[in-house]
Amino acid sequence: MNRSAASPTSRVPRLPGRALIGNTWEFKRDRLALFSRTFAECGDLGVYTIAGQDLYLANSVELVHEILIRNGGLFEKTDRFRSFARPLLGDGLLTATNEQHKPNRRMIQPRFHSAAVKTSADIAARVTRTVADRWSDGAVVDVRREMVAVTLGIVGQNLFSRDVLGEADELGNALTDAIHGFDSQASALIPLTIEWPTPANLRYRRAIERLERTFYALLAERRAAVRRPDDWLNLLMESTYEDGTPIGDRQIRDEALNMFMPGHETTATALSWSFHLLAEHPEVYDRLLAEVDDVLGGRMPTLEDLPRLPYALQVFKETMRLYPPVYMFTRQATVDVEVLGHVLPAGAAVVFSPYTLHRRADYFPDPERFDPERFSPEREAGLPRHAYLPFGAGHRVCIGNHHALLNGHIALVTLAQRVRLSSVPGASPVMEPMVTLRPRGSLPMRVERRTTPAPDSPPPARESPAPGETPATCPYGGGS
Ligand code: HEM
Repeated sequence: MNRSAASPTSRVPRLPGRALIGNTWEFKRDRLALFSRTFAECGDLGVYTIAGQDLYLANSVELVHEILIRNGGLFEKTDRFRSFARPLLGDGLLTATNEQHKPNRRMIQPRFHSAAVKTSADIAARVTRTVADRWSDGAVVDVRREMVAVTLGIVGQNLFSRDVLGEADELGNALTDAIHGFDSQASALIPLTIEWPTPANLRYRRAIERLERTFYALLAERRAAVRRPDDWLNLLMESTYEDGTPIGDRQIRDEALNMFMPGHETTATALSWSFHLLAEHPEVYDRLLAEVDDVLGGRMPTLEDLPRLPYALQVFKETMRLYPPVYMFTRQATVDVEVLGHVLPAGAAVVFSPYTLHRRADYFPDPERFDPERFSPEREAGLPRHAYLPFGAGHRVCIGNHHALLNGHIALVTLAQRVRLSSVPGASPVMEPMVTLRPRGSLPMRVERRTTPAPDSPPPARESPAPGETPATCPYGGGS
């Protein structure tokens, strides 16, 4: 326990619930409303109960600091999260215990952050253009599905240098099946672990087996290749621990899937909501289009253009404030921990909800209003530290945060340059908080093609920087 025996502690306020089931039904019906009610009725730290388990909702910048940063080592990912995620994600960064996590993050992070950012920007622009060029003027497209195609295409190229969307791509097909299994496990209120022989579990197990066969075959192919592509898989294959031990095949598999899984669904969700919000706020949309036309004309965006497209990034960030793709994440106390005058008992599950935190009026005045000006450089600098939490915080902060901003920024401007999307009457999207905060079902939007941009030269072949040449740096900062 990290407190002195004499320190005063007070009881954590409890949200009223129903006899026996507590707040289970409310969570199932509308978990976002449950979080908001917990904050409204209990304050910064409140307890609700799901299926007999107490969950502590921590909803202040002070609690983010205390739990995720100052006492981060005393909290692990929850048993529940690890039990449904480990069959697919193994002991990769997302699922690892703190002890496993430390050497692995140290090994991967420095190489990952300096990974060819320029090439990533070119990939993002090229993949987005390919998807948008399939849309004809006047057509209605499912923006949610199309954004998944964009981000799957981007992560497939960054990680494996492959078109995982190609119908014949065995790896892409195996990944897609495994993702479905993962989604249904993650969304179950009371999950049955993968050992239970339910039809869904059997399908999930078969999908994982197929994925592993395909993945290890790809790894063997890579090892045998004379010249390997300079992608994230290669970066993982060349990783070594601080004592010089090379990374093992199983760890490569785990870390690659840990980049693939969160690497596309989240960004696709943020992009989908961005276009919904833009369509609902024509004045913001007009300003974005003016910026894009002014800076790019008909040219494809490059990494160097991004600092001159600040408003687009503000739109993307403000979208993730209102619709944070990871709307909740959890931790479990390993010992009794005192935080700000309360004791979180060993085993307690703590919930952080960026959705609820981002709606605190004292951090973001008039919080329901979509206002990209909140992220102008001056106003962003004035935000309380950790009030904006789309990527988490502390030693388990998202390792892909800069890539996510880069991909989102590039995809947004590439699409804005080519099309204007408008809402379809009667098709108002509803939030569906599953693994991510996605729009329920489809997100139909009408396409109006804009100018025909000048033909672009083909993107450069993937290559490492020449000896002595510094790789282009990420415009969103140097480290997490
Ligand atoms: C808009 C896009 C994204 C959002 C909102 C997002 C959000 C998050 C959040 C909130 C966490 C922390 C979870 C926790 O503390 O329990 C996380 C972790 C992680 N994310 Fe992302 N993510 C995004 C994109 C990406 C991308 C593109 C990658 C690809 C590399 C990625 C890879 C990871 C990994 C590996 C972790 C675990 C990090 C660790 O524990 O060391 N994410 N992400």
